[in-house]
Amino acid sequence: MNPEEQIIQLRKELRAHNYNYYVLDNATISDFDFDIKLKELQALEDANPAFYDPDSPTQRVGGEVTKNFNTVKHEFRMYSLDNSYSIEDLEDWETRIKKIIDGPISYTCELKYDGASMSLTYENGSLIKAVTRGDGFQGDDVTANIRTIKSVPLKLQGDYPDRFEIRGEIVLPFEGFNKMNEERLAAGEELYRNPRNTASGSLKLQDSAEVARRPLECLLYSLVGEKLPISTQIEGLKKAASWGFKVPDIAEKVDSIEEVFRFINYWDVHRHELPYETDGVVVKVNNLQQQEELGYTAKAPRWAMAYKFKAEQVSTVLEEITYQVGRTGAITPVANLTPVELAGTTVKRASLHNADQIEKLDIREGDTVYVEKGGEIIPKIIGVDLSKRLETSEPTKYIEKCPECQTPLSRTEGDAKHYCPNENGCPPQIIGRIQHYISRKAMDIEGLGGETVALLVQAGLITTYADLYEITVEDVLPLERMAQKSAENLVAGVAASKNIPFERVLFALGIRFVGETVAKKLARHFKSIDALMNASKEELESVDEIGTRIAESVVSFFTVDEQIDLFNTEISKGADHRLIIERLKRYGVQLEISKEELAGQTTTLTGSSFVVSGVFERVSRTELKKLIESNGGKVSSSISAKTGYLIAGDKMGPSKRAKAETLGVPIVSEDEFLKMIGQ
Ligand SMILES: NC(=O)c1ccc[n+]([C@@H]2O[C@H](COP(=O)([O-])OP(=O)(O)OC[C@H]3O[C@@H](n4cnc5c(N)ncnc54)[C@H](O)[C@@H]3O)[C@@H](O)[C@H]2O)c1
Ligand SMILES: [Zn+2]
Repeated sequence: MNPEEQIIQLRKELRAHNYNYYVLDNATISDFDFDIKLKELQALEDANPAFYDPDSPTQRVGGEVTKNFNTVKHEFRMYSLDNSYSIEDLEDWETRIKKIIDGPISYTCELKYDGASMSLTYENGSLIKAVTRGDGFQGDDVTANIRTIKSVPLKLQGDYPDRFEIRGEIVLPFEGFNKMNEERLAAGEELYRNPRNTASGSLKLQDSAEVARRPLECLLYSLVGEKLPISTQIEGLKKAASWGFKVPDIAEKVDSIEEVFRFINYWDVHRHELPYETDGVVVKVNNLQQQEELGYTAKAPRWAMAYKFKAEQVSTVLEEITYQVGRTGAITPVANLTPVELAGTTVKRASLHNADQIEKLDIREGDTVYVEKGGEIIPKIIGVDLSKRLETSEPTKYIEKCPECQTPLSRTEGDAKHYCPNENGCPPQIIGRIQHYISRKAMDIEGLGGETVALLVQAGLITTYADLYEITVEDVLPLERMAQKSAENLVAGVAASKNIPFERVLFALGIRFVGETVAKKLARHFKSIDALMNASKEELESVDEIGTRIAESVVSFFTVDEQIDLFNTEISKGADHRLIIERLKRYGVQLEISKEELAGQTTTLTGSSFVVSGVFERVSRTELKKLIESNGGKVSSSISAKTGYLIAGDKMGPSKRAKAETLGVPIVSEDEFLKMIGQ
């Protein structure tokens, strides 16, 4: 290929990657490889200036504007950052800027938060606009979505300028990300890949109520505007914090590039202790005057440089692809790898997600593959080392039959996954459903574990969770490793589950898309299983925050015939869930909200939000939170200007108190709170 062809080819390739990454939120190569290709293109373009093109990926910020939101032009352009991967790159950068700037240079070192860039505009202390970076010149107006993020102040405090923009990153902390995935796992849905994708995808949701449910955060890092009352970057960060923005206090001002290296080395190790994902360090010239002198290249400031931490990545052999059947019948292909050390753990398996993913990367058994562990919990395969592909290699043929019960698999349009439709005859589905039923967050049955459930099913003692209530000590004694005492515990544990409140029973039933939170909502609204079973799709949809997908799933769960149609097959007759419910009722399982709970439900606290902190005497923290919710209040985890009250217990952190005081949030004691709700 001649240079021109090479340039054209690389541009095409990089455009496709940009599209996958920014628009589809589904990258197919690692950031590292992407950056190498980009640098390669840059070098070719530099050497062949005749082929300059203002639309080249080297000249443009990669994001795009979508059609789903209003397009807004940025008053001040939103740039990207230049990347560096080594100390030498940073030294080169210093040399370059020292040629332009006379006199000493100080830097700020900040972490590079891995999320979605955002520009917020404030006028007279109020948030008026939130726009994504888009292509840097214009972005999507996502104000309604951003307003739901608790760490975005809607009203500022202190000596803020009349009008300014502030830029930051919308991130999804690991804790929230993992929780979302637990719920998806419980609801039998495909897991989110990593916090960055999920954060950026969340901003593009049409329903801001759904965005509100996601535990997003906004971390701010720079002020933009005319005549701002600051002269350095670090001052800007401090000011922004004082106006009420969430600015991580990790940023440091340093006076030499050596100190920058110290900062980098420290955080390369300690970043794993942070609550959110970071992918590097951003070094900025601290003095704004000097920044102005340095100016910008086609897509990034000259006064800043990102140092990217090495993504932890290794190559190993994919020995075999196996297929797992989940409790909803969803098939997950799994890569079984030659064990390899990665980011401090031994990796033996990686998820391959679905058939499309295997096809896209052309992953085959026997291939040498690259495995990466980023923010996600499950390591992923990011590519194949084609130079090591065996001559005997053949493309992967995705299975057509369930590996557990040989039923032909089905796949509904628009769903990436294959399913085994044999709901009532496929062992892992039967076992999985019962394991979900007894799990800690569902019926929390003590004395009964997942393995025992499998044994009980295999022994033919149970086929549905309702059968649990009929097993006796004598039934289970013959099982492997089952002593008298454990048999008694098992039966007692099952009996005790009859006291588990309705909302958790509803979650335990395993209705697709009905996770913990949704179950709670439905239980509160319908108050009994009978009301829920008889609700129409429209009635369900009218419930706050219940969408079509959930409504349809609930209706079909309780409709016997439709289940047959759902998978277009004769094999599944669909368990008669109504029959199972009748049995559960007979055994005494809670299928409506208890009288006490109904009685305790008031609207006294409707419209107020509470933060609970410290240790309490009369009631536990969990009980306190329950009391708040059953009286119509909301519980939130961090204090903002919107917080109604801070309930302070013993040993509350001084920073929480200080924050409440500066924001003017009333602080109440446990007793005072209990008085509020008349106890
Ligand atoms: N794998 C792929 O297919 C693919 C495709 C396109 C892009 N990418 C990756 O994305 C990168 C380009 O993405 P980008 O343009 O969003 O740039 P970037 O992620 O490399 O860095 C720029 C962004 O960093 C963010 N940022 C975080 N913390 C910051 C701080 N403290 N100060 C200033 N900014 C901060 C800002 O949002 C800024 O826009 C590439 O280098 C590549 O690694 C990968
Ligand atoms: Zn099956």
